[in-house]
This record gives sequence, structure tokens and C-alpha cells, in this order.
Amino acid sequence: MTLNAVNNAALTPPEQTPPLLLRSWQRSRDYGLSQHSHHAPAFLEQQALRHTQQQYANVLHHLNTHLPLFEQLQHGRRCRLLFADAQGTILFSAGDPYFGNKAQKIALASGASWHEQHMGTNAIGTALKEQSEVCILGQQHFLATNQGISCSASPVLSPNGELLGVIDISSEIGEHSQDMPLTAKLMALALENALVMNQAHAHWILNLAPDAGSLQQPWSGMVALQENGQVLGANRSARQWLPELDVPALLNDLTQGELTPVKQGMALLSRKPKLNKVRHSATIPTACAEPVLSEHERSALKLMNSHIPLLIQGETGTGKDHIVRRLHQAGSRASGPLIAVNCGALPCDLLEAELFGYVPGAFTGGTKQGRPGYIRAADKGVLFLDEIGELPLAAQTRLLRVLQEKTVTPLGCHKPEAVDFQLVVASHQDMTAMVEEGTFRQDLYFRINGYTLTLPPLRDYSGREFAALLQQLLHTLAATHSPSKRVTLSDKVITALQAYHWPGNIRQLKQQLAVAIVLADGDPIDLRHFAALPLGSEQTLGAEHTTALTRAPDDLKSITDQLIKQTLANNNGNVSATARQLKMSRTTIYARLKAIKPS
Ligand SMILES: Nc1ncnc2c1ncn2[C@@H]1O[C@H](COP(=O)(O)OP(=O)(O)OP(=O)(O)O)[C@@H](O)[C@H]1O
Repeated sequence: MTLNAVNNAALTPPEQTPPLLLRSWQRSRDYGLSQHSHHAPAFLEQQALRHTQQQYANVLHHLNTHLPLFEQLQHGRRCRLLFADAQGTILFSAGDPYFGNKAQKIALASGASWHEQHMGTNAIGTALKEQSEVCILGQQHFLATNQGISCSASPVLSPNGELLGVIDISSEIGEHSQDMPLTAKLMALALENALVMNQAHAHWILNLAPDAGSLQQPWSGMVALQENGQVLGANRSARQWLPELDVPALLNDLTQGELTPVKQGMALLSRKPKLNKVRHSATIPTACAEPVLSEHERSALKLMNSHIPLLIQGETGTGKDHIVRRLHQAGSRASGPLIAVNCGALPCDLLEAELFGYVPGAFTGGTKQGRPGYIRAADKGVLFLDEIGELPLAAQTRLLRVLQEKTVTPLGCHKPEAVDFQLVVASHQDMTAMVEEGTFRQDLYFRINGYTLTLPPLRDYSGREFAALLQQLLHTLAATHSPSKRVTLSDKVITALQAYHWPGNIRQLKQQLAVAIVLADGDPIDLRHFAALPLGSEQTLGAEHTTALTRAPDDLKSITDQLIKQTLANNNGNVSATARQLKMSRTTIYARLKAIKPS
């Protein structure tokens, strides 16, 4: 069904309503649901949810590796990507946190069942029931409580053709664009292809398409074969071809890498790539994909779970944001939202409105409906205020009142509303010095600083810690940037990386590793793949040079400056957008720009 067809359905007389919608509404009534009654959502218990997520670990892993595709296609939109299993239980949710909070309120969140039996007509449940792509806009939802959102869903099939679940993209009603159903379908196809490509015991991948130009596209056919031609799995497009083909005989006729005409089109045979194997010749201790929490982190978690505010300090790129996300996931508020706000990236004139919210007509330029604001969006969850030192004094006073009274009063209104959130703040600045200088309120500092977790800079990591981090980053980056090729790293490279002083910390290491993986293109990663870093050539890695290599601030500054200049140009000179993209504070950007300008 096309988006237009559904769109029009809400306006057309009942006899012209698409049959799919009529069937689904009838089923909703048959389930005993009534449109305007309150139906308590059905949620899986946390333990049962974890168990189901473990059963779907492979699917969720591949979904995670395809998140950049979703982010690229729907960048900046107020929407979320969801995956629900074949029973309609949401197992995965990612995307815009602001909409995430709204979604949470109507149970569009992990653990909730969106089976038609519980939620009536909705994209997830109806796509599962009809086994087809579905787009349900606003009032087409059966339950009145769900009519404020619009959703597009596409079923996902396993490599043996069984219904695995459904990919869904949901947004606020007015924000659902024409390309969202297509993105949902693309994500579903990409996921199905990744599952075929990763079939255990497969030796060959056979691609099939009507013409050569369509081969190896997400919508073309893909079959995983054993050495003897036995079919281990196929995507939905290939499954239409298979009844016509004698695959073992075809395998005998095909030459690896050569385009060959077959009955209905073209075929291409390739070896199944070795996937995501990170091999190294060094003594990197084996690290799991997501390391267990350190002792400090565990203490932080205990305090967080007891509602004690947490202050995280650390240089830029040391992982302040990353650790908050892990603590949220591991903490008692995991089922609530995590609202992360970079105080340095919010435009000064909108900062208070964005944080505290506003009512309609509160100020010129505000939206017609008003906004709940980030603080209310964090209700029942965690509010993470990054770069808290950038908060202007007026906003500090307002925030202090929110923390003391546990209520928030949106701009343009006098009615305080109760809020319940766990506060975590972070800063790379010396907060005590700011208090002494009078740029940060002392009473607020005491309020936000129940416990300070200081993240060390990368240069202070022990050899073991550095190697464990390296291993973990390689695993993640290889999955995204080189899914079909090997990633190998020599001892020499590890030693050089460790000797370097990494002013951009983990962020810089991650970026440089990503570049090196792409440049190496399956070859062993070498020092030349880190051209932007002064790691030196083979000859310059002697002991006396190593110290020199660890101190090259001028080169590094210029790399950072170059990055700032380039990003600023890409953003047409918009400092806030540049700060957001580079995850730096506006103050840092201004300071660097001032320094870059020829004196
Ligand atoms: N322990 C870790 N394991 C893997 N990746 C990490 C880890 N810590 C940080 N990263 C990655 O490094 C990058 C920078 O991390 P993050 O944004 O959390 O740093 P930050 O301290 O908040 O930086 P800033 O102060 O500039 O905002 C991110 O891409 C993050 O995913």
C-alpha cells in the first residue's frame, strides 16, 4: 500500500477505505477492544525481555550495525526506529530521544506488545498479521490513544523464509514523511541480507538479479550456499528464483566473480566473506564487546540508583557521554528515557525554552503547540546535562529551583509540574575554579555534585587498559566500516598508538582507527594508514623517538583546527551546528577560531 493510498483513506468514505485497514479494524473489534477505552499496555517483565533479546541477539547485532544507514536517511527527524519480534513485542528502539519520550508515554518502547490483540490497528501488529508493508497514519490507528503518531512497518523474514519480526519507523503525526516507509523497507532488506550473508557453514554467496546493474543491490537476490551447492538460506527476492533453478548444477557452471546469464537474468558467485574477524599479532587481551563496569563505575551506578546526582569530569572525548549511556542501560531507570542535552550546543536565546519547556504563545518564534522541554521529557528517566559549565547564570538559578522543588514551570506559565528524574551532569572544565570565579553558582554546584566520577585521559591508560579498549573499538568499527574484510593490526602499530598522547582521547582514537580500517581495505593496518597522526615511519620508532612522538601538540592542534574549519564551512559558518557535530563546546570552537585567525 502506498503512503498516498493510506493518507487518502482517512478522508475517503468508508467504502473506499483500503481493505487492509477494514480487515484490521474488524479484527481489533473482534479482539474486544474499544476505540476510546483505556487499555493497559501489555509489557514483558524485564527478565523475560532480556531473555527474548538474547534469543534475537544475532538480529539485534546486525540491526545495530545498520543504524548508521537509518541515521543517514532520517538524520535530524523526530522519529524512531523499532524492531518487534514475530509476536509484536518491541525488542529494540533507537532514534530521536525527544520523540522517544512521547513514544514511551504510549508504550511504544522496548518490552511492550504491539500485537493487534493489545493495540488494535497499528503498523507493527498489522504488518505482522498481514505479512506486508503497512503505513498507519494518525487516525487510522484503532485506539484513540495512538492517533497522535504515524508509523511505517516492513516485515523481516529469516534466511529460511519465516517471519522473524518487523522493522518500524514511528514519528509524530505531522512529521511522517513520504520516505519513511521506504527507509523501513530498506532497513528490513538490509537486515535480511546481513542474516543470509552470515549463515553459518556457508561457503558461497550467489547473487541473482534481472540485469547486471541490479546485482548486489539491497533488493537483488542473495543465496547462501554450502560448498556442494546446498542452499542454506536466501533472501525474499532470491526465494522467487529458486524453484526455477537447479542450484548445485548452476554452481558447477559458475566461475567465482564472473557475471553469468541464468534463466531470468544474471548471476554472480562469490566466496562468503570472512566477517568481522579482528585478528592481531599482538598481545591484546581478549575483551568482550561491552566491557563490564569498572569499580568506579559500579560505585557511580549504586549512587545513581539511590538518586544521588553524579558529576562526570574528564577531558574532551574521554567517554563522558558513553559512560552515561551505559549507566542508564545498567541502572534502575533503564526502562525510562535518557535525555542527553549538550548545554554548550543549545543556542543561548533558546536554551531556557528548550530545557524548561514553554506554553503556546510564550514567546515569538515558539511553536504553536509549545514544547514540554528536555526536563519534562526526562520524567521517570535520566537527565544528562553535558557541558553544564556552559549554562548561563539565569538558567542555573532556574535549574536550582527545579532540583530543590522537584517541579518545573514552563516559560509563559505559572503552574509548576512535578518531575521525577535522575540527574547526571558532565563537564571538561574545572568546576571548583568556576565556582571561585563566580561563573558557576556554588549552591548549584553542591546540588549537582553528589559524587564525582573522573574519567582519565587516554595517555594515562595502562598498557592493558589501552589494548582492551583498542580491541573493543576494532570490533565495533570493523562491523561498520569493513564488514566483509579482515581487520588486522601489528604489534608495531599498537606500540606506536599507545605511545601517542591522544589529545582528542577516545574520540580521536576511534576516528583514526575508522580511517585506517577503510584505507587498509582488508590489508593489515600499518602506520601509513594513520597519515594524519605523527606516528612516524618504521625507522622513527626507536626508543628516543617514542618520547618525541608522544608530544606533538602543534601538529595535533592543526589537525583539530582543520577539522573545525572544514566542519564550519560544511555548516555554512553555523557555530552551534559545528559544535553539535564535533561534540565540542561552542566556547572551545570560538577559542580555536580565534587562535586560527592569522594574527
Ligand atoms: N569506553 C568506550 N568504549 C568505546 N567507545 C567509547 C568509549 N568511551 C567513549 N567512546 C567513544 O568515543 C567517542 C567520544 O566519547 P564521548 O562523546 O562519550 O566523549 P565525551 O567525554 O562526552 O566528549 P565531549 O566532552 O567532547 O562531549 C564516542 O564516539 C564514543 O562512542
